[in-house]
Amino acid sequence: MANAPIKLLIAASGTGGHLFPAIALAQKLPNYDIEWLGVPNRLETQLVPDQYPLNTIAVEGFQQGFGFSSLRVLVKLVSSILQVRRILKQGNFQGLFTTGGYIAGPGVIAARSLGLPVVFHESNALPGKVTRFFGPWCSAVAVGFDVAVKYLPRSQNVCVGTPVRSQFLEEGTDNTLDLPIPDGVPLIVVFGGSQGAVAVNKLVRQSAQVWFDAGAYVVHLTGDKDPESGSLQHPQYIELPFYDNMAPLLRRANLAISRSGAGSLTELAVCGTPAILIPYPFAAEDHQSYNAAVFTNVGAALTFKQSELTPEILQKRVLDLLQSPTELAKMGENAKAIAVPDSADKLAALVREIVGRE
Ligand SMILES: CC(=O)N[C@H]1[C@@H](OP(=O)(O)OP(=O)(O)OC[C@H]2O[C@@H](n3ccc(=O)[nH]c3=O)[C@H](O)[C@@H]2O)O[C@H](CO)[C@@H](O)[C@@H]1O
Repeated sequence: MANAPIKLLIAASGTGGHLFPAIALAQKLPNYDIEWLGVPNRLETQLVPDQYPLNTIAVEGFQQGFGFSSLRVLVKLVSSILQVRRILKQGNFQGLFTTGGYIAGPGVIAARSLGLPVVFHESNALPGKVTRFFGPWCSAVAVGFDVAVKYLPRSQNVCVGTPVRSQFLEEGTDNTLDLPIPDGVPLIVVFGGSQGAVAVNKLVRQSAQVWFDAGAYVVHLTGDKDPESGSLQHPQYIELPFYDNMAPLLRRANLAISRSGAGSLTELAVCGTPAILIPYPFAAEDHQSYNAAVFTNVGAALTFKQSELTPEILQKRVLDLLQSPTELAKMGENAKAIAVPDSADKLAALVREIVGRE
C-alpha cells in the first residue's frame, strides 16, 4: 500500500516577499499534501495557488510599548495559537514551514507545543525579531544571505538562498516580455517592493526626462496607492501599478531602481540586473539597509539613503551608469555571482530531511 502523503502547513502571509518563496517551495514538494495558513485580508487570498487550501486566523503584530492595544493583541495571540493548534491537530499535519512575520509566532508556538518540526525561512540579511526570538525553537532556520547567521547564534542555521518564482528559472514561450520596448534601447525598470514606493515614484518622475533624452525607456511599477499615478506621460514611459511577468522584465533591464526588500534583491541577483537601491527608511530595524549592503559590498549595486537622494543626484548617477556599459555589465556579473538559483531545491531538501520524505 502506498504511503499517505506528508501533510505540511505553510504559514506565510502579507507581502510578496513572504509569499513568493513559500509558493516556490510548495511547488518543489509535489507529493506533499500542503495547506496554507494566513489572515483573511492580505495578499495570500490572491496569490496562494488554488490547490493549497487557505486556513485563516486573526492575528496582529505588537505595537511599541504595552498598553490596552497590546493587551488586545496578546489576547488575539493566545486565541490564534489555539486556532493553529486546532488546525494542526484536526488536519493531522506533520510539520510547519514559515517565512516569518506576524503569522510565524502563533504557527511556531502551536506546532512546537504539539511536538511537530518547524522549518523557518528568513530572507533578510538582518533577521526579523520574530526569527531571532523563535529561531532557537525551530528545527532549522534557513537563511537567504549568509550574513544573517551571525544574528542567530542559538538557532540551527542553514544558508539556502531565497527561492524565486518558477518564471525566474525557465525561459519559455509564455515567459517573454509583453511590453512595447524596442530592441536595443536602454531600459530602466523601477519598482518598490510588492506594494510600490510613493517616495521613489516621485523621485523617478522628477528625474526621468534626462533619461528619455538619452534614449532610455522606463518601465515604472508604481503600486496601486500612488496619488500621482498618470501624471507623467511620455512615449518612452510605461507606468503600471503591478506587473506579474517580472523575470523577463528584469532580464531585459539594463538597470533597476528599487527598494531593497529581500525578494526584489534575490530576483535581481538571479537575473544579473545591476541596480540603484533606495532602502525603505521605515522598514523594521532598517533591515532593508542591511540587505542593500550585501549587494553594495560585492559591487552589484549603488545604494542611496532616501533622505540624501535628490532628483539631480539620481539623474546623474543613472546617466553615468547608462553611459558605462562595461560598469553595468560588471555590476550585473557581481549580482549573478551571489545568486542561488537552486534555492527552492535546497529548501525542499531541508524540509524533506526534517519533516519527512514522501
Ligand atoms: C516594506 C517592507 O518592510 N517590505 C518587506 C517585505 O517585502 P515586499 O514583499 O514588499 O518586497 P520584496 O522585495 O521582498 O518582494 C517584492 C516582490 O514583489 C514582486 N513584484 C513587485 C512589483 C510588481 O509590479 N510585480 C511583482 O511581482 C517582486 O518581483 C518581488 O518578488 O518582506 C521582505 C521579506 O521579508 C522584506 O525584505 C521587505 O523589506
